[in-house]
Amino acid sequence: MVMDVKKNFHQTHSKVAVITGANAGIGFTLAERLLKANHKIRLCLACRNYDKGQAAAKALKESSPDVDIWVVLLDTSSVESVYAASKAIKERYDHIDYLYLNAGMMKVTGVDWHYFWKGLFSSRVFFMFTTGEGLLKQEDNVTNDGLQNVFQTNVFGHYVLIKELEDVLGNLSGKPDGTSQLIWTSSSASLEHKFDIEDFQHKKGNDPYSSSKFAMDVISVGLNSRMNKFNIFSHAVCPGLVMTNLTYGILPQWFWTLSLPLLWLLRFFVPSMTSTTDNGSEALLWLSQQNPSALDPQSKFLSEVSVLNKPFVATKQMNIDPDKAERLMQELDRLDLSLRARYKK
Ligand SMILES: NC(=O)C1=CN([C@@H]2O[C@H](COP(=O)(O)OP(=O)(O)OC[C@H]3O[C@@H](n4cnc5c(N)ncnc54)[C@H](OP(=O)(O)O)[C@@H]3O)[C@@H](O)[C@H]2O)C=CC1
Ligand SMILES: CC(C)CCC[C@@H](C)[C@H]1CC[C@H]2C3=C(CC[C@]12C)[C@@]1(C)CCC(=O)[C@@H](C)[C@@H]1CC3
Repeated sequence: MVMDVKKNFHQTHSKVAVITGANAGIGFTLAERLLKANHKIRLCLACRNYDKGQAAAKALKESSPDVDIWVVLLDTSSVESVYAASKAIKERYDHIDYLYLNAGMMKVTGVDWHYFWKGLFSSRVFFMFTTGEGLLKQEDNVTNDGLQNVFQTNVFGHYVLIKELEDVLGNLSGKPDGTSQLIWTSSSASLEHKFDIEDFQHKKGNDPYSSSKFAMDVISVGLNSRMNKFNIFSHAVCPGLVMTNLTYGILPQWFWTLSLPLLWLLRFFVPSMTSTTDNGSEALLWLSQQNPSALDPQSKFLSEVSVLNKPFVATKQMNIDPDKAERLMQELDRLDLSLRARYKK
């Protein structure tokens, strides 16, 4: 009897997920949940601090000792680090199924409490709790590459990473039916009016975080136009307001803990009050279980939560002009080329 041993790529291949900023917060919980959903998945934790990455890998292995977890050093605020990490990733994997572009930061120097109290009793109260607009005083600095830190960390480092990993993505990996998903941890703080294509690094503005998150959404749409033909699909997610080191950098942990009952009450009106990393990672996990070619490239996926703390995924149309997206990507391509020339890459 002749057995048909010819199986397609999807039947034989263990899925590979690369997660940036995987040592803490939403990225770490996502790693835990991906493993729980598929114990055969191969995980790459791309972290800027090797010890923190190893500690995360150790914690993940405690519940699943036989899993394939690997830590790679990646600092998205340095292009040289992105080049080195991409090289190491390509040496280890010949195809990536899920590339989670999750690492992110914001530097908050204060909260505008006057604006908060005024907003609390106005019609913009729900918008204020969803986006945080106008409440946070932020600062930014310039990286060693000469770019705005928030822009480079949240957006450009990830853009360069995608370009560097192109030949292990989709059918560009040489697997005719290989598919890849690029999944951005964006935010409901992504606000179009905070973004200016003439100042895409946000050198002049006072809300680098919102600008960076909107740039992410624009790029995600642009990547779909450029890359869907190679079975590479990009989607953006809003995790909601989640208690992590990012929020503890805004107000101390004890304050958030005391505010939890209020945040839970707010869920009656604002389902983005996800609070926990489990709830916040819902849409990120959900996307990994979808057929990406069936998803609308203009949809944003929101982790939301019911009053009874049950997470669910909602969608929102972004209506981003693909020409505008292409224009931004061309700007980033130029910046990328100039840095490659500087580092002789
Ligand atoms: N928390 C929230 O309410 C929301 C968060 N988000 C987004 O979710 C994502 C994850 O954040 P969250 O889990 O909340 O916060 P955390 O601070 O817990 O996690 C952020 C992760 O990103 C890493 N990181 C920061 N800068 C860099 C860098 N230059 N290179 C590589 N890694 C870096 C951090 O590493 P290290 O531990 O070394 O600092 C950490 O692993 C971010 O993109 C954030 O903007 C979006 C909406 C709401
Ligand atoms: C709950 C307390 C009694 C009052 C807290 C007031 C503000 C500090 C928060 C209200 C809405 C929050 C918010 C964010 C930060 C903290 C607040 C401004 C984010 C901007 C954090 C990062 C994100 O990506 C957004 C989705 C958050 C939106 C809401």
